[in-house]
Amino acid sequence: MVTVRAPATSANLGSGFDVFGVALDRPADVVHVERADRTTIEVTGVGSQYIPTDPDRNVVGAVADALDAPAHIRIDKGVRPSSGLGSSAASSAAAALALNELYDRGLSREELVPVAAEGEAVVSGEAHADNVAPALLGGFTVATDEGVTTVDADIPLVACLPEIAVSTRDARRVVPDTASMDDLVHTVGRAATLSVGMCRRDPSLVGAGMDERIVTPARAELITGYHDVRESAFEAGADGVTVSGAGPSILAVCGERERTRVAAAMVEAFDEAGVAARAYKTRVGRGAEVFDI
Ligand SMILES: Nc1ncnc2c1ncn2[C@@H]1O[C@H](COP(=O)(O)OP(=O)(O)OP(=O)(O)O)[C@@H](O)[C@H]1O
Ligand SMILES: N[C@@H](CCO)C(=O)O
Repeated sequence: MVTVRAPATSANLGSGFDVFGVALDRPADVVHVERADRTTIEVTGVGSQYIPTDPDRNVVGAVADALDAPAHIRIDKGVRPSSGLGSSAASSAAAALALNELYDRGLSREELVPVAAEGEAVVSGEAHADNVAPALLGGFTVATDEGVTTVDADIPLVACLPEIAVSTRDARRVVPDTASMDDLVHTVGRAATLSVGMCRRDPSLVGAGMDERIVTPARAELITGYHDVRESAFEAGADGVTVSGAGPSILAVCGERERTRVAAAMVEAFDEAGVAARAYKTRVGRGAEVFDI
């Protein structure tokens, strides 16, 4: 048996739609795999009642197919599904790494990124890699058609998860088909600022680089209380606030000392909007870990 822990992730970071991602140091999924003649799946943990065990509908089934590695796969969910915290990606990444070990396939973590992205295609219709890349490699990742670049960043974060569900498939439907040249220039400037901030481990540059005018405003409409939560986080000292992945989680970047205040302000603002929420005080973390063979 092989056991792998793969972390939650936050994709996009505002200005890096479908490209940027970060691994979070918590929460995480734990996946156990054992060789079998055909793939079977068992799911426990947070939100497991909403997750199919049919290998054609669970992301790990697609990963097992891609690696030609049938197994009994047990998923202990720590990352709630439809959270914007890369729940499906955590399972996909963990399964890819675990099955690669179990069947001795010899693929590198970089080579496992497109394999794990096959799982994402099952749930959102597209094999985007911006969650599975940080879940496998850790740190801040830039995923493009050419491959993945990583930065071992260390930045404090707050991920605030409201008790509403937004599916990635639905959130992709509201993404505009076109953008003005002004908005593209603005996005490139912010994305470049954010990347420099990650390299310098500077929360204020990362925060300034999260601002984005094309995708985020459309998705904010799907999250009850978004504007108030964002404003409250800034008042509490956040350097930047945006939708985490496809939502509904909201991600804030801040200094170490502001983290507790920012987390409390975000939960309170959701509460005032009539939505229960929890906040993870977290930071950019490591990628998936094999911890028991
Ligand atoms: N192993 C799995 N873990 C989580 N969700 C799964 C899994 N397999 C299938 N799903 C389905 O995928 C959907 C959740 O994925 P989705 O991409 O919408 O959310 P997310 O991964 O939390 O979000 P994001 O990618 O925006 O961070 C749910 O419909 C869920 O039933
Ligand atoms: N980049 C993806 C991440 C969510 O899976 C999106 O925003 O739709």
